[in-house]
Amino acid sequence: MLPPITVAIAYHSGYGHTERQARAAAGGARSVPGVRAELHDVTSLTDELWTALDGAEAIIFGSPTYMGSQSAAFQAFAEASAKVWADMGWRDKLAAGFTNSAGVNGDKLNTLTSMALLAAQHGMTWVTLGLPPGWLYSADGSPDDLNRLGGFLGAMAQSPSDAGPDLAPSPADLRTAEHLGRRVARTALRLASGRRGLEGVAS
Ligand SMILES: Cc1cc2nc3c(=O)[nH]c(=O)nc-3n(C[C@H](O)[C@H](O)[C@H](O)COP(=O)(O)O)c2cc1C
Repeated sequence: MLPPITVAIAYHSGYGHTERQARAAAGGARSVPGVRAELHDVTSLTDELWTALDGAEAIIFGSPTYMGSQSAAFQAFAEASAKVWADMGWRDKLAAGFTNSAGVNGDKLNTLTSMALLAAQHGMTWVTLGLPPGWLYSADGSPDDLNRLGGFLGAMAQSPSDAGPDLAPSPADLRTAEHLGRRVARTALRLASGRRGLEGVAS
């Protein structure tokens, strides 16, 4: 039996909507036996944050889309991670991402692309969403479909600009984030088991 592995969710949320997505992703990760999920608000760049991320098997990045990209607070975290990058501290960890914004499109893809590039710079392995597009992709689609916003790189969510975080993102978008958390957790577990197996063969 493997000791539990950790999936960390490193996120920023200005007004609470992206935080709901983060909590959904954590719930998905936690639903996989043998996986712990940790939520880390990256607004505070503390030693505890870097230590926790260092100990995680996978890091899921989360940010609202502001002015077509990651929020300034998330970007500050990304830039501060250059210290970890200098030692390739996150190399071979898994990474994934989610974002939320007011527009149905809202240029969310640019935010996910920035997160994937951040992961690539760190030498991490990016986990995609792994779902077919829902809703408008087919004539009989529904706004309740999983992956209703049709992303591939990560989980997307939409929150009307005048709806509070108690009302948005929609249940479908939260289930999509939950799916991403579960998928990352399962992939991380497979990777950790394989590594332990190889260590057993080598010893
Ligand atoms: C400074 C700022 C810039 C924004 N830029 C965008 C944008 O480019 N595209 C979009 O669809 N929504 C944009 N929005 C709306 C937010 O993405 C939306 O309100 C989101 O739910 C906020 O998430 P949060 O509560 O986690 O901060 C912007 C909001 C702010 C405050």
